[in-house]
Amino acid sequence: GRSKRRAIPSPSGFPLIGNLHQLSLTPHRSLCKLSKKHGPIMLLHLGRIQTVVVSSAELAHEFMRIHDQCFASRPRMKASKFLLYDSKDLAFAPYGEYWRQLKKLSITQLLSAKMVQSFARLREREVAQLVQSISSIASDGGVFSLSEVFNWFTSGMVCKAVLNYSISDEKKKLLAEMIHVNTVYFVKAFAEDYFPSLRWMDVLLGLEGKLKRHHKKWDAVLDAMIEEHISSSEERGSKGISFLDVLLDVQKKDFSSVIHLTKEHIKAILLVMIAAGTDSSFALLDWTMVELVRNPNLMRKAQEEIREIAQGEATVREEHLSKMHYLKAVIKESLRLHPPLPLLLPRECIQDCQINGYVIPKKTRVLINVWAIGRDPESWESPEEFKPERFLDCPTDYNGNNFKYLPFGAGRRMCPGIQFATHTIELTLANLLCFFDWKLPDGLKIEDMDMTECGGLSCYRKQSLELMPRFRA
Ligand code: HEM
Repeated sequence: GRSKRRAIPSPSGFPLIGNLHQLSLTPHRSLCKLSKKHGPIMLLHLGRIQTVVVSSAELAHEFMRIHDQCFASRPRMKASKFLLYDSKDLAFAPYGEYWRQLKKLSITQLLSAKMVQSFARLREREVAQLVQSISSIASDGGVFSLSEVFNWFTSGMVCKAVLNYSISDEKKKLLAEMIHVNTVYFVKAFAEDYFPSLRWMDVLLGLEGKLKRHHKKWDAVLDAMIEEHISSSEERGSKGISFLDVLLDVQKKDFSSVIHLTKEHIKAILLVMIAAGTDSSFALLDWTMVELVRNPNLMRKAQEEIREIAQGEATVREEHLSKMHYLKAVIKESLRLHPPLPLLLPRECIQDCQINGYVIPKKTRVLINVWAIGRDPESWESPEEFKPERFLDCPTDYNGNNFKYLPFGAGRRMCPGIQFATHTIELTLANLLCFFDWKLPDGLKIEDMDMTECGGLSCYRKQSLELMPRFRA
């Protein structure tokens, strides 16, 4: 039948810059507030870019299930042009054959359940090392920044899986730092992104120069990584083929393979795999420990479960995890309140599309506010409270089928790293909670913990988490 067309509600903005000024450093919060007033679908005029913001489970279902194919592309942004070799990576590549083949390759060679299973011993070794280094801090009675440790630990873990050997601690720290800078560039408003004729402003303000210098730094690190990999391949022999080996192999066989990879492709793919694997996992580990420190009863409950299951063991191993239902509920609750990518990654509409009578024109940018959806009182009881119990005996999962809970997104562009991430995070937290008791430094109280978030594509807590571990034999 003929459905009536409606105009999408839109907060009134200033002319020219439109609604750009209404975004803050924590856009998920300002957009959530705007949606309370204008409704679960809003149209913002960000310069020349029409952006639709979705803030309800029902509409997320329309965009990412019913009409998923229409919204399976990504916008071309200045940051992806400069940092990702013009979007040659998996996360920012436009929807199409290259993206499809690269995704298939990444899943079969790195991220599938089977591959993730094959990294079990590697994960256990990395986590055991982490426990050991925290033990030596604990025996000195010291305070340390767990956030800092989480940051390089996660970059080390993903590099180990991608390269099949460990990188030095300095390199882990350097990568973690550079990844953090990336996420800021991806939300920083470059004038050119919004007004193509205003590139001179980026140049004048020095933003473009900074972006270029950051790219040069990455480029050198990636070149060195590939160089080192090739030169050490002989001594590594054929045992333990890594994801990077597979990429280099595809590069060599360009005629027979379905995708054609140049060195730039490989660098873009590496960069994003390492960054995606580091950044959100770090944020999730950090937020989860923060919530547990703020809720000592829940921390104790999680520790009791873990310690009972791993009783008498020198480390918690992968096979123990399936029984740790409370720990899993804690992680799920942490993902609900603090989704590491609160607006997912931006989507772009591939062709004109009609949803609930609203016409969404081709090229419209779409942001799904999963942060707001996870705190929607329509879907969640006392949504602001950290209550892992809500996930016990409850089928709600993060597999992209429950649209009130989407920390990994849904549909074609959903995160392909879920297995990788959840195995790493569960094993790490299980070990840290099993072997240590965690206290705030003397004189600090829970009320002193500052929950302010800091901006970027991904959302961290601004304050670093400083704790005093006590080894528990
Ligand atoms: C707690 C950890 C993680 C969270 C919360 C997370 C979340 C997300 C989200 C929300 C997206 C965007 C989905 C969308 O647009 O609908 C995404 C994309 C992606 N993630 Fe993750 N992720 C995590 C860990 C990982 C890990 C460990 C890897 C790889 C080692 C990874 C690789 C990717 C890639 C490659 C994409 C782009 C997919 C595409 O555009 O086709 N992620 N992730």
